[in-house]
Amino acid sequence: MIQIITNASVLNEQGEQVSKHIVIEDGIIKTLVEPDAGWSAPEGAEVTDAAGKLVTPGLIDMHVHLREPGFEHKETIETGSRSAAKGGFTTIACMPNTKPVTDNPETVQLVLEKAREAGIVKVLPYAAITVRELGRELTDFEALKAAGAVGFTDDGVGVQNAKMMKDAMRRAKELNMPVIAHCEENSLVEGGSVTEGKFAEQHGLIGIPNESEAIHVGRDILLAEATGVHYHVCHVSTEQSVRLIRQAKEVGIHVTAEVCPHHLLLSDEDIPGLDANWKMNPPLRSPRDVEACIEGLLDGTLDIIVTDHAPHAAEEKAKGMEMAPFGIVGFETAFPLLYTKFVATGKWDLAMLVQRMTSDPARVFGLNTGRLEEGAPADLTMIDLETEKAVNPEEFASKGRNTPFTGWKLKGWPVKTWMDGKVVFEA
Ligand SMILES: NC(=O)N[C@@H](CC(=O)O)C(=O)O
Ligand SMILES: [Zn+2]
Ligand SMILES: [Zn+2]
Repeated sequence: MIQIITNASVLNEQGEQVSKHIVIEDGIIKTLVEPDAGWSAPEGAEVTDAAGKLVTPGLIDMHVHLREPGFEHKETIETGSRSAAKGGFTTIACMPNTKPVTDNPETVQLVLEKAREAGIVKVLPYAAITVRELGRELTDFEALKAAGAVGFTDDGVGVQNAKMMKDAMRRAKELNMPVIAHCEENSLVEGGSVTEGKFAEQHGLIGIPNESEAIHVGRDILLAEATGVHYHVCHVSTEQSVRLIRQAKEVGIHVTAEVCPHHLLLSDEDIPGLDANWKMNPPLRSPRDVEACIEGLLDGTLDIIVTDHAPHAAEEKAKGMEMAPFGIVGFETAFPLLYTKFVATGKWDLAMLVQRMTSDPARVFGLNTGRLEEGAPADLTMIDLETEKAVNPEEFASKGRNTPFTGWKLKGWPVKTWMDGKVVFEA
């Protein structure tokens, strides 16, 4: 079947917006045609007029929680996939902190099977580093890779033991697989629900210090140097972590890193009160940390943007700042937030934002997508850069409503998403 997206505004190699017709055949981008070349759509083609809209490669999110199996009241692979497609994502990598933990080949296969059944976005499962993410015993990396896992991580908790992490990196290196780390030193965070700092002091809460994250980043960088593994740092939130990653890259250690929209947009000074929709791990840090993360993203120290989409039920989030689980949803607000606050304000290039959500994750993880060119899979997102709309969690496709961005007036809403040429979302 032939599909054509006409008059799409696409970013060229110089990062300028140029108008193209995108011709798709059997799920692959066949050609990009100049609109003024006296060209007309072949008969029977399915045409989408994209005049006035940006079309980008489908967005890629390498850090998400789909909650299935085990926590289907928070999200399922289907609802999470739908939420992703609505946010413009076509490829997502899901974390293994499910029930059971994705520490066995059967669960990897189950996730892949459910994702295929849903048929909405490409779901790449991560597998756990340690059995049940308990940090005691390594999982069977070889079997997990054979089942389809794309990397190893104990996201949700840090691997506390350095020897365990080093052994994991050695094995991952042998299999040419990345190790993805949630960096958190437990002995420094006990009882904390927000960052150490002003907000914690004002409300008498135990604070989570910056070094609880950066100590693991520093340790793991040294272990990555020793083992030669591809080491990827999850949800960087502190100035210290950015500094350590920058230095590691300078000396040629294979380290990459991700940052979330909320850590680029919010500090602990923005938290309005004891509302657990502002509680996530790592916590919102100081304005100085936010600045360091932005700088890190701009100079490439932080390679990619991820959402860490972490849906929780309303009853769970209603337990208050200290008792509620960590995490906020992310798919359906990520692009509009970053576009509105950084691109529309003239601070960032549109091309940089799009790269950090498409071609950069594809490069870092070796994925065959994330590019809008002949021969690439037709994973595409059409975005309305003009219409302003307030964030309304009631409209989310996700089961999760846990966002701190309710009511924010944003532009840059995805309006249509294609995965392998199939329309998977349309506003
Ligand atoms: N980020 C979060 O606040 N929560 C995540 C776990 C994690 O990403 O560490 C979750 O699973 O809910
Ligand atoms: Zn984490
Ligand atoms: Zn996570």
